[in-house]
Amino acid sequence: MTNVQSKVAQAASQISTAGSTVFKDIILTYAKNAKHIRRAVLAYVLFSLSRSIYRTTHPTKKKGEAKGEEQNKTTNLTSQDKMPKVKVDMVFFQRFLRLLKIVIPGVRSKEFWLLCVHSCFLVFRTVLSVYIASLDGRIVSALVRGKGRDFVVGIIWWMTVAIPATYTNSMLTYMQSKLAIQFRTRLTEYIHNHYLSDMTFYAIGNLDDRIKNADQCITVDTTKFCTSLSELYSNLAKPILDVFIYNAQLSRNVGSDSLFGISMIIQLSAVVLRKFTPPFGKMVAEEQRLEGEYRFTHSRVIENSEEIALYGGHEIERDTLDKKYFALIKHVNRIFRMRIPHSMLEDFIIKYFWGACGLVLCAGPVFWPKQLGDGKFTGAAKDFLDKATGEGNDLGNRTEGFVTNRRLLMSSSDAFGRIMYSYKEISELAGYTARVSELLDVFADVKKGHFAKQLVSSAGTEAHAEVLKGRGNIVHSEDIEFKDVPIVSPNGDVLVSKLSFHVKPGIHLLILGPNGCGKSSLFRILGGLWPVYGGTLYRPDHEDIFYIPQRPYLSLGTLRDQVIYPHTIEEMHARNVTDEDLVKILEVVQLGHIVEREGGWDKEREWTLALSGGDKQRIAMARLYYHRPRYAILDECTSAVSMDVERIMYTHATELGISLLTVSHRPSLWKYHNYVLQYDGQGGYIFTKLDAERRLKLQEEKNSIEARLQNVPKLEARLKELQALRFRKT
Ligand SMILES: Nc1ncnc2c1ncn2[C@@H]1O[C@H](COP(=O)(O)OP(=O)(O)OP(=O)(O)O)[C@@H](O)[C@H]1O
Repeated sequence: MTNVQSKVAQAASQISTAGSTVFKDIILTYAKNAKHIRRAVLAYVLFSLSRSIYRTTHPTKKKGEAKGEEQNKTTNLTSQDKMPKVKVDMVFFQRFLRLLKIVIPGVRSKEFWLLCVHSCFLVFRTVLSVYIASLDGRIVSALVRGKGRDFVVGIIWWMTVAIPATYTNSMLTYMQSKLAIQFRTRLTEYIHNHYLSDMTFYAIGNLDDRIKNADQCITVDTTKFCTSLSELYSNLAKPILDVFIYNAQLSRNVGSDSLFGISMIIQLSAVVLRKFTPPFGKMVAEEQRLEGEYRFTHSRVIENSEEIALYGGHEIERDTLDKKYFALIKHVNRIFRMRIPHSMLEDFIIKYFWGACGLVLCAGPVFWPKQLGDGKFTGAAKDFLDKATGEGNDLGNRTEGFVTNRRLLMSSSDAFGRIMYSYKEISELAGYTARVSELLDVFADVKKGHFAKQLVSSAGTEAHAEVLKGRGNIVHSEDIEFKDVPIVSPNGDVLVSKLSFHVKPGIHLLILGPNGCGKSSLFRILGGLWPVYGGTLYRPDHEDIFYIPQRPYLSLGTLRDQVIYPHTIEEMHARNVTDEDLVKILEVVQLGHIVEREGGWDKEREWTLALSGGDKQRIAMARLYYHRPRYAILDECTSAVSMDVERIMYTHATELGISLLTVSHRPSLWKYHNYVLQYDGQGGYIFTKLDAERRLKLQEEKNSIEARLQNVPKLEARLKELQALRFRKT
């Protein structure tokens, strides 16, 4: 066995990790045969490189860390405040693969072909680089030799090569951006499909605590993930390819011993870098979370600008914004500060230390040909040695050899450098991967009805815990019926343990009770927003129930869109409804003039700001008349209109045959209903027929007695005064 053979065999025998045995076998097999020694060295270099990158990005656990992780698993993941585990480990690879399948759905997909074209450009650029290295050598050699013709030919070639080289570089940048946008489109489509189905968008914000700013995740984190992924591909694929090609070239030029030396140096540097690498992945995920919170605070100010302005709350809002902003900036500054020493170390090792090593490597055969045993060099290595030492050649040859190999060495060390730098990008990608994957996990969970939310204290009682464990049935029916259905808030608060009532066409139900007793919650359960924890809920299709809240929702779009929401104009035409019909509907709610006032049906505006509170409620009622559902849920939806308009709104709705389920504290509405569901606020309720007239009379009598009773203490006090006066001496 030669010296090099035994060195490689010795190094390979030290490979002991379970997953590396395949590598070990390959290297040992090659090392046994002197003919394949170069392959053995290359295999070892590759193995060392991949192991270095893996170790750098996957630091070994410190004492006690593993125990801490185990404990984390047992605690409930209830909030994003607890940072998700972000490391480049198996979890990352699993998550990454899942996202990769979404952004590259198959070999027939556009993304796959873009990736192939991109890879072709990468290979082409590396081939060009090798060619340019040798051309460089030839030009300098011609210059040193004083051969003008060779020099001119060299320059012409140089300029010719520049055309495909610059085109390749531009195309690489273009392909990278194109890939990023293509990945983003795929991922966004996937997320939108899941987010806007099965009311996931509602459940994420209201029933589950894990994702605080879904908008930030969907808009910013997905973009960053896709950009980072496409950049990483370019930044990793090219240097890996370069390492293959340059090393093959170098091993021929400088011999296997020297290459073995390089691998040792890389190993050592990787160990040092690993020791001083901060957890960038975790930091990036935290930065995104803080960014999301800051953005969300700004959206709140915009959303509630009127209320804040009227309260004069700008100072306190500014304080909140400042707090969120400085929390973010403090974190970002910390990352910047940590990057200074780390980048210094990285630059020192990768650019300067490796550069110096490369030059020493180049100089080896020149200064110590005998010690390095030039006898064993053959073929290209011998050529290089001859050129380098000048044996049998002139200065021109020596210069050509040096320039070519120096360029190759520089490119090779640059490629190694970029691979080493990319671990930082990988750990940043891990941060984005964690954020996007968590969003998808929560989507999947809430679709299955699994929610993670901080529960209120009352959920601790045994009876309540029992209620929370159960799940009820939902049965399709023409009528609405609750049979022993508990009313439970997302916090786990059981507001009513078993609610039963029945509404069919012709019944108009009034729902009464103190604040917070669960009146609106009933509709959330009926609408499928909150889970049914027990009993049986009979309900018709979604289209048969129409909901009008106190603050009606106005969409982005035309005036027409506001009246027909959530229908489109095509659906409106399919129903044979014209703009004239819509005007008639608006006239019922005394809003016919609005079409002209706002500039026609097709006018687009920010309707939330353009319309008054009463206008909005009237538009919402017009919407109800357009849709003509079987049932309408009216949740304090006439609080901003006059009694006259309210009367018209209610009578028209009943004339259209719509059954009304109303929540209102206004006694003026009682007369439009024939049943009442009254909560007592203590978990009890009654469901009975409503004789509105009698109830109103009783209410009036009660009010007058209460008014008279208010005077009783005053009268009693006066009586006492009078009695005292009677016994006083005059
Ligand atoms: N999205 C939510 N997440 C957690 N708890 C909620 C949510 N929505 C409502 N709750 C809680 O559920 C309870 C019942 O709320 P609900 O809106 O049904 O009250 P209400 O009877 O309609 O009151 P009001 O007359 O004031 O409108 C309240 O304690 C409220 O805090």
